[in-house]
Amino acid sequence: VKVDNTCQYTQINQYLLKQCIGQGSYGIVQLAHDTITNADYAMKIISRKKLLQKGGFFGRLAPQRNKFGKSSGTISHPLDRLRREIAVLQKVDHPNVVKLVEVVDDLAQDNLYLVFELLELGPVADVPNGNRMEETQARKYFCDLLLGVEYLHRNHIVHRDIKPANLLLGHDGRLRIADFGVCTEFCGSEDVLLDNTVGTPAFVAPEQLTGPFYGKAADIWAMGITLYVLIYGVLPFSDTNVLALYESIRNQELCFPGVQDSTSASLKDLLTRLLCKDPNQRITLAEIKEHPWIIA
Ligand SMILES: COc1ccc(C(=O)/C=C\Nc2cc(OC)c(C(=O)O)cc2Cl)cc1
Repeated sequence: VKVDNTCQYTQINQYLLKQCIGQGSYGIVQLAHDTITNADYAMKIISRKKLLQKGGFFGRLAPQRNKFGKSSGTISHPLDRLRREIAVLQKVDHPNVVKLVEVVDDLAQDNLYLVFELLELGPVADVPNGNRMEETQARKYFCDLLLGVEYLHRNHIVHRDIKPANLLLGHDGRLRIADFGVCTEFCGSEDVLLDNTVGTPAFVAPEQLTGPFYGKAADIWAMGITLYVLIYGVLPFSDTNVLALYESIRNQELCFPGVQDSTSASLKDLLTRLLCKDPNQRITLAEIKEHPWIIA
């Protein structure tokens, strides 16, 4: 630890850790300054101890009794999930996906450090902040998201936690998808049938609440919630009570706020198709790429 006259800084190898820039269930992300190259990075700090406590003995190692009474196939150990997350991060390479630069892992230590390229502007719209976004700006971000998700799905990865807080902006305004902490990598088949709900409640697709569901269509639903939030600044389905939230996701009709709603008919059409409650009727990535609002 280095102490200068103002405050204490931690140094990990050549990285001087500065202020916290991200916080979540995963742990924290700090600005990291490379004292050799003078470049800045985002360093995600993962505590193995916390990981074991959170999803460890009580949460994951016991046979998962999911809500359908069946035990879900793979009982994944939290450290296995972490290893898989890192393997996915090391494998992905696309302009619209975060880039992992280095993993600093001192096995003797509790902490594991993931060094990412810094995306200087941070999350695209951290929480529904009431700010509405112009359609042209939202289209730019949504197209970046679309290309990133298409790349992941083509590489047999479903993200499972798409939301504005996980969409980071570089200084060039390009959007990159982050946080593969709950993603699922599937092999061979065209899609993956899942039976456990992970991710963020307000972004969960209706079919996730009633039985086994396909990963790709659930990602597309979350893209719809995300686009709605970027445009309207509020969630389409929300409630402080999570059961009431799930009820509205399943049964409440999609509506567009405000009489002064100046959004285009094509955007409303795309949102309606993204947020179609029946996953078999929901728009696919290929169809999104051809939608009038996208090719406008
Ligand atoms: C205002 O300026 C800001 C600039 C950058 C940030 C920022 O980067 C935040 C989180 N970052 C990340 C989180 C991740 O997961 C949760 C992952 C991952 O695991 O994929 C990667 C990154 Cl980089 C915040 C504010």
